[in-house]
Order: sequence, then structure tokens, then C-alpha cells
Amino acid sequence: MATVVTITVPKTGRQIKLPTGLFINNQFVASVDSKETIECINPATEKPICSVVAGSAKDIDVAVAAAREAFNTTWGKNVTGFERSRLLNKLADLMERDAQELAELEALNNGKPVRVARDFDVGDSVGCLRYYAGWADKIVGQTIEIDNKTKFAYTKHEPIGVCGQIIPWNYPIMMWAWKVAPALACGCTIVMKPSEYTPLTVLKLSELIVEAGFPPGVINTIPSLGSVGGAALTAHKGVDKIAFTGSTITGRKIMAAAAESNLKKVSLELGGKSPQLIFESANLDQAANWAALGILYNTGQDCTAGSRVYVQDTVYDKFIQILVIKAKQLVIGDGFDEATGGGPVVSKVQYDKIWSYIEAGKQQGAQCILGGEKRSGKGYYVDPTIFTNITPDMKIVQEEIFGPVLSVGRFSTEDEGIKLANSTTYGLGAGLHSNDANQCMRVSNALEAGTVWVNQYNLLYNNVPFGGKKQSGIGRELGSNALEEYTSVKAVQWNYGEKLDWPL
Ligand SMILES: NC(=O)C1=CN([C@@H]2O[C@H](COP(=O)(O)OP(=O)(O)OC[C@H]3O[C@@H](n4cnc5c(N)ncnc54)[C@H](O)[C@@H]3O)[C@@H](O)[C@H]2O)C=CC1
Ligand code: BAL
Repeated sequence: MATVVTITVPKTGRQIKLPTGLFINNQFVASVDSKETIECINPATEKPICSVVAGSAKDIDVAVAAAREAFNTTWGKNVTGFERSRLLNKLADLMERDAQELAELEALNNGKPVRVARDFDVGDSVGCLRYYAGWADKIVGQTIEIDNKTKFAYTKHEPIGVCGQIIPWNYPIMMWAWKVAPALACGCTIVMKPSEYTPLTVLKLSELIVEAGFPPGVINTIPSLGSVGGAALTAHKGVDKIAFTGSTITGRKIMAAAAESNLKKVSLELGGKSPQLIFESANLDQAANWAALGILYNTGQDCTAGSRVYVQDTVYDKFIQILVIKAKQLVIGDGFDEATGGGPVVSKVQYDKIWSYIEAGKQQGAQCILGGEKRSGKGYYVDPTIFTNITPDMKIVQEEIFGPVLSVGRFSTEDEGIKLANSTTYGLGAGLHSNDANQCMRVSNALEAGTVWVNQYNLLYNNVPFGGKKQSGIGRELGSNALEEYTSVKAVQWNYGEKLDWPL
């Protein structure tokens, strides 16, 4: 198959040349043993965009060997923090230069609006690369006095080695940046496996890696099915660490494969069923804005989607009225129109999954007060859908839907609200809206989540750590905490005088 295709973006007419091979040692290559391809579909039209090479387990071996060679020679402990910083900044500049093209490609492959992809996904990713470029020459250890006379120790935060990074389809560019930036800043090398649904922008970014000047083998990219390339990468004995974002079910498999192979370090950013509590003192108009953003941003395909909202009963009716108005205001449609706020969901699989939950909600007796009807025509569109009259045992209340489907319940006391919010196996995000500062402090302490948003929701910053509690994950991305995921602490204990009397 061709190793470069030209994609014409339907609405803008832009011609994008895209390499479709596996990216190993700074070159786009064919699979060593497979003729399999991945067909990429435009979710807005349901039409194919192009096909890319699907990597095999043997291709993962080749990529891991390339990453190991780079780690031992041009990268790892052989490259200065200043140089890592320079290259990361250069990569950020190139992404910024190509922001519109990357956003159009992301919109084609994922469905999200171009404006959102350009201003948030690419914009925040550029910021992420620059943030970790800033850290690359500031990774420092400690000096530890031992007896103040003849001995001391110092610690070195060494790059952990070859990292397998497996990312999902909901934020292809941003999840790429969250993973590669801290790994490169710490001196690790990478074998990246993008989602089989959205490999296109990650391949485009691979071109920028060459242009930025990264040595061959530092970052390798293998589009592949999860059960093939993902499984091979996780079970590989030459991989020192796996960083994963995706479903909890796949997270479990990854942890098991890591345990059974070489006990590689694992960080997991998994699913959620995140709650928002609306208290009677809250600014209801603002709380409704944040609740709408929480469930509708990225068409609900967000690990932190605020998919359960609980409202204090004294303001319940008023809040619902406002929320429905807000949800109706979001324009869902053509992602190439700058006014569009939400696009289709990513795939037929995801579309069918969301509709099966909407049907389950109706069957189990929840009341659908907005949406819940399919559109006619092409495209995997799901309109904002709100359920009330929910009970804790319903599937729509318990399980991650990953679509624009919100369950709204009510509570009377603060304790009851907290109990409802925490009644899930997940613990990724949570929100609370109240104008009582003491209440904000009490409730934020009580909510079981890696991130609690107070009087806001779903905003993430490159310098603030992000990750989950309970079954939402292990480890942290973003902030200085992410550096710990990619370094191994070595303690060097130094004796400059003590004599050992032997035998003991
Ligand atoms: N936390 C998050 O941000 C995400 C959560 N999800 C949740 O997962 C559900 C299913 O979506 P999927 O795309 O099927 O998620 P998934 O967890 O299977 O896919 C995520 C990544 O893992 C890879 N993968 C799949 N099986 C693997 C394996 N055995 N070993 C190693 N890697 C493997 C995939 O190829 C992809 O790159 C969604 O409906 C949503 O609820 C999906 C994507 C992102
Ligand atoms: N909300 C950003 C991370 C994610 O959905 O995976």
C-alpha cells in the first residue's frame, strides 16, 4: 500500500499529505510481516478517509529495539536536559505552526469541531510540550547527610527507560502530548500506540518529530489494534514502563500483562462516572453552565464527563429548567463550521453503545426530559440527552456511557449528596457548586476523586496533576507529579572515611 496519501479536507479544500506507514527510527516503513491495514472513517459522514498500516507484534519488537538503541546511545543518560528542552520547545513551535492543519485532520478522523481541536486540543498540547520543556533541565535529586562525618548519600532521578504509551481516540493529539512530553523531558524513549480509530494526527505529528531534530528511535509510532500491538507492547520484556489511557477493562488487562511479563511500571488513566453536586446556595445559572460543559464537552467522550448531577431538592425544579435551556443552546453538527460546539461521536461502535444506554435508561424507568431520539441522515450524532427520576441501581447511573447522556438526581442534606456522589467504583473527577465556603471545604474533602472542581468543572491545566482514585486509575499525569512516572530514583551512598571492622 502507499506510504503517503493525500487527503482533501472536504470543507476547506486543504490538501494534507499523510504518511501511512509505521514510524520507526524516524522513517515511515511497512510492517515486517503483515499486510493488515486500519481503515479510518470520518464519523460525520461515515465515509472512509484513508487506510494506514496496522502494526503486528513483530513490528512492536522492531520499534522496542529501536527505542532501546536510542536510549543507550543518543538519548537516555547521554543527552543533556538543555538539549531535551530545546527539542521539546522546537516540537511545540512546529505544532503551533501547523495548528490549523492538525485541527482539520483531527476533526476529520475524530469528529470534534475544528475550532475546539485547534484552540483547545492543539493549543493545550503545545502548552504541555512547553511546560515539560521547562522541566527537562530541572530534574534534580537530594543530598542526604548520613552521619555528618564520613558518609552521605545523593539521589539521581534517572530516566526509567523504554516507555510503551497507549492512547485512546477521544483526545488523540492531547493524549499524545500528555504522554510524550514528560517522558521526553525525563530522557525516556517511546513506542507509542495510538487508537486504531484515530491514528492520523499521531502519524502527522511523527513527521514533526523528524523536523524538530529528535534522533532516530527516540519516538516510534505503531498504529495497531489493541489486541495485537497494544497487547504485545504491554507484555514486552524490553519495555520498562507502560502509560495507558482508556477503559477500565483494558486497564486491568494491562496491569495483568505487566505483572506476568517483567513487572514493568504502569500508570493508568481510566474511566469515570463523575458526579457534580449543586447546593441551594449556588449561582444556579453558572452551575448549569458548568454542568452542561461537564457532560457535553467533546460530546461526552471524556474520562471526566460529569455524567451524574445531584441537585439539592429546594432548587431542583429551577435548576432543571435552566439546565435544559443551556443544553439546547449547544450547536452540535458540522465540525467545519466555527460556530459548532460539538460533533458526532467517534465511531459506530461508540454510537451503538450510547444508544443502548439510552434505551436501558428508558426501560429501567428513568424519565428522558431532553433528547433520546435518533437523528435521521448520516453521521454518528447523538443530541444532548438528560434523564431524571433516576435510582442508584440503574445502568445509566452506574456505568460509564462516554456520550452526551446525563443522569440528574436529587438530595436533601449535604451528607446525602456526598453519599450519592461517592456511590461508584470510580473516582476520577467530581464537582460541587455552593456559595458557602465552609461547605465547599467540607464537601471537597469528602468527595472521593482525583480532581475536585469547586464552582467550575472539567478545566485542566498542564501544571496541575491529573489522575484517578479507586478504579479510575493509578499514577498522575500533568504537573511535576508526572515526572515521577518516568523516572527511577537511584540512591548513591558514599563512604569517604568509615572503616568496617570485620567480622561483625
Ligand atoms: N479514560 C478515557 O479517557 C477513555 C475511556 N474509554 C472508555 O472505554 C470504552 C471503550 O472504548 P475503547 O476504545 O474500546 O477503549 P480501550 O480501552 O479498549 O482502548 C484504548 C486504547 O487501548 C488499546 N487497547 C485495547 N485493548 C488492548 C489490550 N488488550 N492491550 C493493550 N492495549 C489495548 C486500544 O487500541 C486503544 O489504543 C469507551 O466507551 C469508554 O467508556 C475509551 C477511551 C478513552
Ligand atoms: N479529559 C481529558 C482526559 C481524557 O478524557 O482522557
